[in-house]
Amino acid sequence: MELNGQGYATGAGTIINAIATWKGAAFGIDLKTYAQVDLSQKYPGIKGIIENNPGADTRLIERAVELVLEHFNMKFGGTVSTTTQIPLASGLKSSSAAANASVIATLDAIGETMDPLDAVKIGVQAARDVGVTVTGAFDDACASLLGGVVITDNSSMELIKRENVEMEVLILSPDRKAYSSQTDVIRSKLMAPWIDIAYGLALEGKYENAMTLNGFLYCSALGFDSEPLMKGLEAGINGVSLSGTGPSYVALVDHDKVSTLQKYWNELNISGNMIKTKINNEPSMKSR
Ligand SMILES: Nc1ncnc2c1ncn2[C@@H]1O[C@H](COP(=O)(O)OP(=O)(O)OP(=O)(O)O)[C@@H](O)[C@H]1O
Ligand SMILES: O=C(O)C1=C[C@@H](O)[C@@H](O)[C@H](O)C1
Repeated sequence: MELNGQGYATGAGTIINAIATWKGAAFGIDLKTYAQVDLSQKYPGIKGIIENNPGADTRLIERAVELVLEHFNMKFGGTVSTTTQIPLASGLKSSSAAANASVIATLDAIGETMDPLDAVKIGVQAARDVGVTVTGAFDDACASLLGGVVITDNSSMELIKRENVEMEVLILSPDRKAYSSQTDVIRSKLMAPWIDIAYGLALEGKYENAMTLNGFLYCSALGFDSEPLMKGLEAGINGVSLSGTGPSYVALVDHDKVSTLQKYWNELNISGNMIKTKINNEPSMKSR
């Protein structure tokens, strides 16, 4: 028997990086990763392919497919391949998007459905199993699969709050990679008392203030330049942060301020890309 399925999931931006306290908040962005899963009983094992990224580590997407098959007690081998609009290891949650898209595509292939939060938890388990995360990044995974702004407790894998927010997003993505698994957890944890304050702001719905405070704290802890945050404030933006463990910066921007922030960020002459997108409020799904 041969089965195939497709799915997609989006990247995300950070409001609160959960590494300091294991409590986080994030928002889905309108950049997608697509997964194609082809299964057969003829071959053993799952082989991953990341299009246009030869040499990148494929274990995350392979593990995500294996865990879905194990959940339904199905024995198949085959391939999972991803194509993505999200730069890898840039703080824009490419790993959460890849895991979620692979889970959704596998469910599509085997004709099964699952509660969305259970699907998220399989992707988080896959990320833990292959060691690409510190806390499991349940916050990023929820933002990626459910869309909107989410606030989570990553230790209990609890979704505390989810809300649709309509805002544009401007991303400054420097030309370098920063793997979450190699981030400085000890220095991040020193920021816990102040990250708790930022998390409290997020719980009150003050997402922009929360993320800006988060941004200054993690830039200091991880040694990233805080000038993109200062330039954001000078441009009249309230919500601007380092995303995840960097190196990308994300800003929540009203439509009429996008070009002003572009101008301020251009003054920094940072080698990389500026990406204009928006908060994605739609859940990720099969792409057939
Ligand atoms: N499109 C993709 N397809 C398959 N695997 C991916 C994809 N994107 C990321 N990964 C996996 O995730 C790992 C990168 O994880 P990492 O968490 O460091 O990146 P990120 O999600 O972009 O960053 P952050 O967690 O800071 O947002 C890669 O080594 C790879 O194994
Ligand atoms: O690996 C992790 O546990 C995390 C990585 C970053 O993306 C953070 O933004 C996230 O909150 C947690």
